Amino acid sequence: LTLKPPDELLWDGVSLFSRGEWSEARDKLLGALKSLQEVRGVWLRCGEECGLQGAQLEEAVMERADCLLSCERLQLKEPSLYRLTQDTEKTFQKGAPYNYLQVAHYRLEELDEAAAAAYTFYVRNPYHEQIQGDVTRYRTMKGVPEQSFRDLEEPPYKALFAQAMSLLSQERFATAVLRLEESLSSCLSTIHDCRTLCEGTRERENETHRDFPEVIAEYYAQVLQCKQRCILEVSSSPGQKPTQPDILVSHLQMLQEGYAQLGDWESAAQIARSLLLFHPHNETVLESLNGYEQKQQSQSEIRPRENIASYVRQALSEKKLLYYVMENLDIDFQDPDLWTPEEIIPEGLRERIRAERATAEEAGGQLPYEEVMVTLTPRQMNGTSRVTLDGVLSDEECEALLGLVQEAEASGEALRRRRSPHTSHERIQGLTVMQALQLASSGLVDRNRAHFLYHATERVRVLTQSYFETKMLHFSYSQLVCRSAIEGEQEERSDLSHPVHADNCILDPEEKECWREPPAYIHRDYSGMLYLNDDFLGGDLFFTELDGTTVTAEVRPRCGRLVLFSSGGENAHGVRAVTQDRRCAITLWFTGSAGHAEQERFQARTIVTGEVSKTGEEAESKPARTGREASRTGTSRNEGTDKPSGRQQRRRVARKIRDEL
Ligand SMILES: O=C(O)CCC(=O)C(=O)O
Ligand SMILES: [Fe+3]
Repeated sequence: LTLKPPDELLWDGVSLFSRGEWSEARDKLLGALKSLQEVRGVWLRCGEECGLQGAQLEEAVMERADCLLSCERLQLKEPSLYRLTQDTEKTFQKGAPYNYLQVAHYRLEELDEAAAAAYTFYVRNPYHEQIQGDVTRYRTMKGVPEQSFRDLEEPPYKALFAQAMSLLSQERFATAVLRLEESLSSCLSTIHDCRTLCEGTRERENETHRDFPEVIAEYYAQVLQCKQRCILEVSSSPGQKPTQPDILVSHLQMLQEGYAQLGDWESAAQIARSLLLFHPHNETVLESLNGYEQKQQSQSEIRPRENIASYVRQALSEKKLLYYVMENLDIDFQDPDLWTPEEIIPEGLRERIRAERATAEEAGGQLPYEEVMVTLTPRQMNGTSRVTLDGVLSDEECEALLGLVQEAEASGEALRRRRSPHTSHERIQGLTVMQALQLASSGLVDRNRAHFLYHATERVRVLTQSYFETKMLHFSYSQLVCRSAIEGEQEERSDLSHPVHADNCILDPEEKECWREPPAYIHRDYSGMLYLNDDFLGGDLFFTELDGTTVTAEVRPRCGRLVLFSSGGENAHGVRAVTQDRRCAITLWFTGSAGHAEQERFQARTIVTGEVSKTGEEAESKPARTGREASRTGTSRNEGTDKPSGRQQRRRVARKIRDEL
């Protein structure tokens, strides 16, 4: 290999970048990515050559290490130079080089490459503010076509799978099946590579002070965990919770459907049998299989695909071992699969794991803020795309925003109380982020409070995006709104503070339809209501069916509570009359369409965050450690503490692992 090590190239690139030497920086950064790819190739080839099979004894493990070393030496001369620290590896994994690259390309007026690099970084860092701004800017630039927004590190099966899905929907079954087979084998080979890379010797540094069986036990536990996680790596979009934890199962389901449509009963039966390896009791599959077997000609018994069967066998034996380790050592194992049969989980752990799975399923997308919790799930709210979160604002933050309302009101201009357009019994007043910022710049309201209003709305955008696992969302409109009861005009009130409506279509209760046409704001995709207080009477938010009267859910506002929902007719809603005091909330609407992004938001952004960062400095800001990352390094649940019999226990477990491998 003639290339320099990836980390060296990366740091050279970064330092050239900081001096504004764009074209040299670009070349080094591209070199770093290329170098990494080639080094990975070497690791893979050597991993294959020095397979772990038969490594049941300490000697064999040593032998393998020797084999790896001499194999790598042959191709890299000094393999240790090419080894990456965990930090550097993470830097590459998070796509950091692409953030520098996109700026360099941009400066060199290579817009297509710039947008692609920016998008690649964005996909891995969807909560990174600077890149969101940059991607949005590229999107609104003339001369950057949609195709420029591609993920440069996307594994090949993703595109194949997408093509196959679209072919299926066009009922072009023969081509769809071909594409699916390609996609499946490409997917399996990505998994295979990922697993091979898990076996490298790289994780073993700094472990030499431990005695040998311990090292082996923990080393294997780590390797196995790493291998188990490969399914997640191929199933998920980087930077996001996997939306499809069973990519293999999805492939098989589609294939079964495709073969059945083609009347290829034998293949359909074979796929059905393969599916049953994951879900042995699935009634639908069992029924279909029955049908296929009756129709097909050949007399021989139909067996599942060997490559799938061997994947499942392997996965199961690894899981068994990992659960055993989890029970006996303080090593946590987070099983990525939902199909794992309970039988292989040690009884002592079942209850806990069942509970964990249930919460994981209910909680929806991963939320990027630790304080925020789902308090009403979509199911509890009797809907699909609606959810209630608490803890989005602290009490002090609500106070600050209510204080802002007070100040703005006192300043005269902006926050005049008008009669509500919805009811004659209430007044309504509204303040946009931009208005708040302008008042702050004239010294009429507290600057920090005005800036905080911006950040609070940004928080909601991020939450909406991650809860619904959507692509990037843009602000369509947002405003802090207070509704107050007019004193002395509340007797015998029977109307609502806000009549039942939907946010992106015109509700037609008679027809039980919602017409998505102007003057409705048809481009709005998600709505968010972030509440600031609860010291008022009435004012609950409620959801109804399309008839506008059957109430399906009701939510009491309070500080820091956020109700998120998709903006269509599936979420018709209204607000009960506010009969005493004042109810304040930030109302927000988001759109997935960059073209409908609110221009005012860009201005506000510039005021609050300064110009869009052009230096990529934030590229390395560390994201919060997620559960998944924590488990990635195999961190033990209580590091440092050893059970009294810890050492012996470890030895025993080590022996067991060795014997079973
Ligand atoms: O304030 C609320 O709870 C809901 C307001 C609303 O639905 C709207 O403004 O469209
Ligand atoms: Fe609404």
